[in-house]
Amino acid sequence: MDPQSEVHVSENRELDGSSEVRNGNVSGRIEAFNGLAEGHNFSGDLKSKRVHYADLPSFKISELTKLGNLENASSHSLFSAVNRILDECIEKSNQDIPQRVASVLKLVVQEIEQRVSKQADNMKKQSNMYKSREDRYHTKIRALETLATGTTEENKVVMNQLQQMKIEKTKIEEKKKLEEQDSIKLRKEKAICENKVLSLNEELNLAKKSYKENLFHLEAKAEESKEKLQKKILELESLLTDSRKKIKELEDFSESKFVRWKRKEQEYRHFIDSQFGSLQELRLTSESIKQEVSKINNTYAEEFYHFGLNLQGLIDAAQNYHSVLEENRKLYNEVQDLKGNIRVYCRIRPFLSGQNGRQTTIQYISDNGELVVINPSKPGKDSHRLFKFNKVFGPAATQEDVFRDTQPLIRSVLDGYNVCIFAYGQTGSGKTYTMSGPNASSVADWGVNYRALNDLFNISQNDIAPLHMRLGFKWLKYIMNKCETYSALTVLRRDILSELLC
Ligand SMILES: Nc1ncnc2c1ncn2[C@@H]1O[C@H](COP(=O)(O)OP(=O)(O)OP(=O)(O)O)[C@@H](O)[C@H]1O
Repeated sequence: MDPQSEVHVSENRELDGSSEVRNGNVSGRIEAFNGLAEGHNFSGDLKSKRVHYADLPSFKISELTKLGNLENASSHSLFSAVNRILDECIEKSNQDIPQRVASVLKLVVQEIEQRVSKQADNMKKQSNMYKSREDRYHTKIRALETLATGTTEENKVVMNQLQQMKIEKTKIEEKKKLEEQDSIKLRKEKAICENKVLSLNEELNLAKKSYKENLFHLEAKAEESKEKLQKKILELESLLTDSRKKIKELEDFSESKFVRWKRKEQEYRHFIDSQFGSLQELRLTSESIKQEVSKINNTYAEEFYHFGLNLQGLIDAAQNYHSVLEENRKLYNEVQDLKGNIRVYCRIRPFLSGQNGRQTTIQYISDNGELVVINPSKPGKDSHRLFKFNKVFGPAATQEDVFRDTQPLIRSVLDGYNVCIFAYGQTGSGKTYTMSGPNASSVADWGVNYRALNDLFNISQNDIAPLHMRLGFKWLKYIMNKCETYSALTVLRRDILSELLC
């Protein structure tokens, strides 16, 4: 095999189906294209292959130089022609390349360039084609992959279905077993039922027999009763005729009664009408009475309202009164405190009936409680002595005067204070006279004790009549004993007094 045919074979393998493939031209094209594609210098290639292509005869070169033959020449022959021309120029040692050779070289180079460019275009097209084919193959591969995945999923689904089918099959088999057991049971029950049916049929036959016998007896009885009923019907018919006669009589009687009732009804109607008229009158009068009552009620309500207002005023006044009274009491006790809790009074007894000729030692009694006493037996200043009291009662002072001054202290018992009044003095100076009085039965002669208790009870009872007039003197005495009143001493204890006063 020559080198050209070898190149031809390899060309056919690489460019499958290419329209550019021609016998005898392929090797030169490919080499030229390869040289361009790999970026080698074209002139360098020519030098390296000069020996190889220097086998073209000179007459062939002249043929090639004719226009139109370059296109039909192979690349190999073109390269050898160029080499030949160059070798001839070197052999002739002629530095200047003739015009004819230069034009031939130019044409050869142009042709080679055109071929190379065509080759490049073809290669581009083929590479595009390959790319498109590659893309198609890729898409096909993907489709196949998806198909493969789809088939695996389907396989899984089918396997699952198969599993379920197997499970269902086992279930159905179990059911079948159960049904077979049931059918065996049912067969047994059927046999039992058939036995029962047979026994029931026997019973039914017996019952039929007894029923027939009973029916026969009943028919006989029915005939008997029929005869009896016919007899009874005859009796009832006779009774019916009798009753019809009676009804007629009753109808006559009721008609006469109806007439009488009608008359009475008319009379009652007249009576009811008259009663209704009087009822109407009564209603009218009751209406007027109601109106009057409502008027009276209204006036009563108004009066009651005013009364309530007045009462409220009175309640307010009473409350105010009590508050004022309370305030007064407080003030009163404060005044008593200011005056002093211990008070000393002096009372001068007048001469008794048997002491008329005697000389008094009292020289002066002032209103502010000063008392001057003379003692003529003592000389100088010692003959006059000044005494000071809360108050000095002269010989003319009455029981009432003495009590009036002690009364405020006594009244403070009612506000919770303990009070003690006592008389001090020599025998016969008048202590009993002042505290109790010469005669208890005489109100004017009452001493401080009686007067104090009487005053306290009067206040506590809040009554106009004095206590001794209501309770009597004996009762007053009893109270006085309870209150520890002595001839010259009165102890007014608030606990005892509060008990007694209640
Ligand atoms: N103010 C007076 N006015 C008139 N008579 C009085 C007065 N005070 C005392 N008498 C009379 O003086 C007398 C002596 O009085 P009284 O008995 O009261 O004294 P007394 O202090 O109680 O004596 P004694 O300590 O002995 O009991 C009595 O007869 C009494 O009536």
